[in-house]
Amino acid sequence: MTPIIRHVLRSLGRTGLVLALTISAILISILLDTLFAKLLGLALDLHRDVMMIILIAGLTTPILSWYLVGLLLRVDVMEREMTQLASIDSLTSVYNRGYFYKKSLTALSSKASLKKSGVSAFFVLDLDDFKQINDQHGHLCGDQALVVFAEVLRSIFHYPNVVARLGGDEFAVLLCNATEAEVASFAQSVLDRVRNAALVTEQGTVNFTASIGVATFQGQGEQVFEKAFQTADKALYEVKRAGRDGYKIQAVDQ
Ligand SMILES: Nc1nc2c(ncn2[C@@H]2O[C@H](COP(=O)(O)OP(=O)(O)OP(=O)(O)O)[C@@H](O)[C@H]2O)c(=O)[nH]1
Repeated sequence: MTPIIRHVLRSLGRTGLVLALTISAILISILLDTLFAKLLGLALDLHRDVMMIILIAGLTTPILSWYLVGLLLRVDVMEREMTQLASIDSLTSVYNRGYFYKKSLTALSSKASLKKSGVSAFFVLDLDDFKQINDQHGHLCGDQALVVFAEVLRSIFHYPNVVARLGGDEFAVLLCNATEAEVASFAQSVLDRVRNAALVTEQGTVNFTASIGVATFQGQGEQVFEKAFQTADKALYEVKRAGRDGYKIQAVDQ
């Protein structure tokens, strides 16, 4: 479905669109009737013709368009569901890896992002000893930890920042137009919120922590983005090596 049709459909709704189509059909019919009468040199009985047109177009258009608009609405819902399935991680409801790249590249090249003077920051976030949570408390508890982690990220990073699950217990965030101090404060907030988020299990509560690697950079494009990913990954590795439950911010060597 084209974006224009989708926009009209969503803004007018079924009743509005049927009404608009019926009025348009009546007006167009009157216009054509007048035009043909003039072209063919026929005497125009406007009153009778208009009554006829209102009767025919006014009856047939709503019935036909009600059905057609209904079909279009169903297609619109299906398209929305398909887009969601293709872009959202089903467990945590944040973006999936593929959509994250696409969305991030768009966010970086947006006018608002290019105009401002701050830096962009690529966060790679990973739960600590997640395998142990799975092994000791079961995979359902592990899943719960992933959902809670995603909720923490979503509550800290709002639109237009992009939050995604890259796979397993690894998540990523693209933060646009932030100061260095804000980047550090966001990272610290994530660590604090995760540390305080206890999972409730039959054996009691389970606490967990996360490690974060952050790459700060300026500019846009796939190459810059790829470099930022590598830098953040390296920083994450260093945090893990240093004992976990921390963050490291590294500027991308540009
Ligand atoms: N419950 C659950 N576990 C998953 C899922 N996807 C991957 N895993 C598990 O996540 C674990 C990932 O562990 P790793 O990241 O390699 O290691 P870790 O134990 O977190 O250790 P560090 O990252 O070094 O702190 C593996 O045991 C996977 O089986 C999932 O969707 N649900």
